[in-house]
Amino acid sequence: MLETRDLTIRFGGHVAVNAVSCTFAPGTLTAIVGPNGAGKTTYFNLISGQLKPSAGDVLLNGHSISALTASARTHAGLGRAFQLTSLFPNLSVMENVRLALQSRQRVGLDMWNVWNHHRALIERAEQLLDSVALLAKRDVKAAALPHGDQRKLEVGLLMALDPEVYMFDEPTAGMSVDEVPVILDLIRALKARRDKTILLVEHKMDVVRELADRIIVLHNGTLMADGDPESVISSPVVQQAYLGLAPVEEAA
Ligand SMILES: Nc1ncnc2c1ncn2[C@@H]1O[C@H](COP(=O)(O)OP(=O)(O)OP(=O)(O)O)[C@@H](O)[C@H]1O
Repeated sequence: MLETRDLTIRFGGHVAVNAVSCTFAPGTLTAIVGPNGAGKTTYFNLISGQLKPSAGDVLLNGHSISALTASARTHAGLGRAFQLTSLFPNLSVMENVRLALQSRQRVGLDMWNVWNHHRALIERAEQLLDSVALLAKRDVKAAALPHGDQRKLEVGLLMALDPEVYMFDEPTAGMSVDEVPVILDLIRALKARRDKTILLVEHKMDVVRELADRIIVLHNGTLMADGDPESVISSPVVQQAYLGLAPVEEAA
């Protein structure tokens, strides 16, 4: 269970995320939507530890993780797909996935174990690469991949880490039409496992409508709506503020 309590960050006089309190339960996919500049990515950065809040708290399974660094939060079970540039651009696609798999497993020194483990690792890495349609590019340097493939690799690495909480920030942004289904299928399969907490920032409403169990709407940094997809999408305040049908008063 992931929770934010009154999570707030100010940049100078601007409140980018304003006292957002929310819980995210295992087995659910929550889409976070809102207009450009609403605070979605900043909210993600506060949860994953890239930013320190001005006030409020982030809790994982009832314990505050606010004092932890971003990498300590990853170890605690928070997983976020990052831009590949921060990973291992000079290693091959396969090596990147193997490293991600190894980082969550310990290998003993017994040679038989090492060999068995190695073989299992390669098989698992191949499965993962197959699931993100990158098996044919296993030996390509990560940095040499086209943008869409890099995004797929990011998702593959996240799957390799297999965290408790999956955070996707516009996972299909910049992908070609034929690449999008690969990522959506993966998220769909992840959701079908019903044991992971999934957070998805996504602008494409058709994707949100199909995948989300729940939608929260941020507007000017404030939590403006929270509920099941149909009721949130059809609520007048969302129709006005998010879908831009008419001017809206400042969210309370
Ligand atoms: N490091 C920063 N310093 C100053 N202002 C920032 C910083 N990061 C974000 N902001 C501001 O906070 C607000 C929220 O930005 P954020 O990127 O979180 O919005 P978003 O909902 O993710 O938008 P988009 O859909 O366009 O990605 C914006 O007004 C942005 O300019």
